[in-house]
Amino acid sequence: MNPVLLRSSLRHAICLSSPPLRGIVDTPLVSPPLASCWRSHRDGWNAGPELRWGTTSTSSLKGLRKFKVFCSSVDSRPVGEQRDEAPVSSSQSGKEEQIEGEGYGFLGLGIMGVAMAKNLLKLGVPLTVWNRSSDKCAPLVELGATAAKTPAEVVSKSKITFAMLADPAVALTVAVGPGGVVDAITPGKSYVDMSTVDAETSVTISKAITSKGGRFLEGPVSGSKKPAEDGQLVILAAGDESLYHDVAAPFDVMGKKAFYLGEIGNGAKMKLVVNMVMGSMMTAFSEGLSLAEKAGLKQTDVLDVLELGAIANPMFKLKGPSVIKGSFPPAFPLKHQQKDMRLALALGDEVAQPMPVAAAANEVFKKARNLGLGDNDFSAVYKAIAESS
Ligand SMILES: NC(=O)C1=CN([C@@H]2O[C@H](COP(=O)(O)OP(=O)(O)OC[C@H]3O[C@@H](n4cnc5c(N)ncnc54)[C@H](OP(=O)(O)O)[C@@H]3O)[C@@H](O)[C@H]2O)C=CC1
Ligand SMILES: O=CCCC(=O)O
Repeated sequence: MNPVLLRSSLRHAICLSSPPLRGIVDTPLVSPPLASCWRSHRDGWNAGPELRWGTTSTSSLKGLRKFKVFCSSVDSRPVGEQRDEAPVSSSQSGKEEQIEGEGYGFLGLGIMGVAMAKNLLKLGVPLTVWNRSSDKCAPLVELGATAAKTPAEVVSKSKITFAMLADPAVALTVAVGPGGVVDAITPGKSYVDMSTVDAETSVTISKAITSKGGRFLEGPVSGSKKPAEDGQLVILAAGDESLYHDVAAPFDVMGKKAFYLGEIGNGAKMKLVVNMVMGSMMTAFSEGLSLAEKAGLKQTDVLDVLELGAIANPMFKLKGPSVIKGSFPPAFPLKHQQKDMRLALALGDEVAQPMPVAAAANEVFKKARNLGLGDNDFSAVYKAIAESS
């Protein structure tokens, strides 16, 4: 049986089985429809008040994602009305040609975008991509995507277009500039911007998209290059709730968890809060490592001690050894971390929240940028601290 059909049948069997199906279902990692079914039930998306969950869990096991399914009720709506439907692909429809305007699109193939777009291809849905530097489209084209010349061309070929762009100015240009997303938006088309921007930018883009009858969702992410490659991002979505439901399958292949945070701007704000904490932590961590060295301690001992205490965390564990080695290959470019500190501080201004720690950390990131470290990993802020006289 065609694997797509098999997955689809399995999903429908689980979603629609009555009496409810109880047990454990193993499904390949690239089985988004089932994943979506699982998630829609986990989150209660399709649930009437009668939907109740027992335990749910996921874990990786020999390349399989294991879903424990304890449905005590099921979505009884016709499949076509469920919210996890992906656009129709030629392979799913049995037609040889891509149905114009029915695929996914992706704009911005930087460190994050290329990994996220590769994961989208796992859905078996046609994918059209665009990047300012067109050479970055090549790895995706090799995997079956089509390259477009403008963001508008991507949107015209796609039902839902995703974006992962550098900053607010770029996100705005790509959305509303000439040849941009809005030029090709018509009713029925949707745009999901996953870039880290401020709430105001998101609201502006949302208004431009919706004024042409399209739907808009913001979906900035927590997690860096490796989680993006592994489809383990945390997605902070806000905006059009029906679109949030419609992108269940893409979010499942790109992320490990999606939050729906309500009105447009809330995703951007959440992301800035999280990255403000992260930037302040990285600065404090760097000061600690530098202080230790200057005080005659071994930096590796500092890592070992931190790892066993109350402030142990994945970031210190991951970045610590490379900081000590003086190696800063970019996973999260320092220029983007400084942009996020700047945007978080602006949010603080707006709501009159004093942020002395973040403000001090931002000064250090600015210094690091002035030292030419902007394209290094954000952990290179260590150099700005260690080399201070
Ligand atoms: N890296 C990370 O760990 C994470 C990053 N983010 C956020 O995701 C977004 C992308 O980050 P990341 O992939 O790391 O960054 P990169 O710098 O690797 O990629 C930036 C992307 O924006 C494009 N771009 C830059 N300037 C322009 C422009 N003037 N016009 C059109 N396109 C432009 C780049 O195109 P080109 O290739 O032509 O330069 C590239 O596609 C940022 O908002 C970042 O804050 C969020 C979570 C984690
Ligand atoms: O915006 C970048 C976040 C990086 C991370 O969450 O590890």
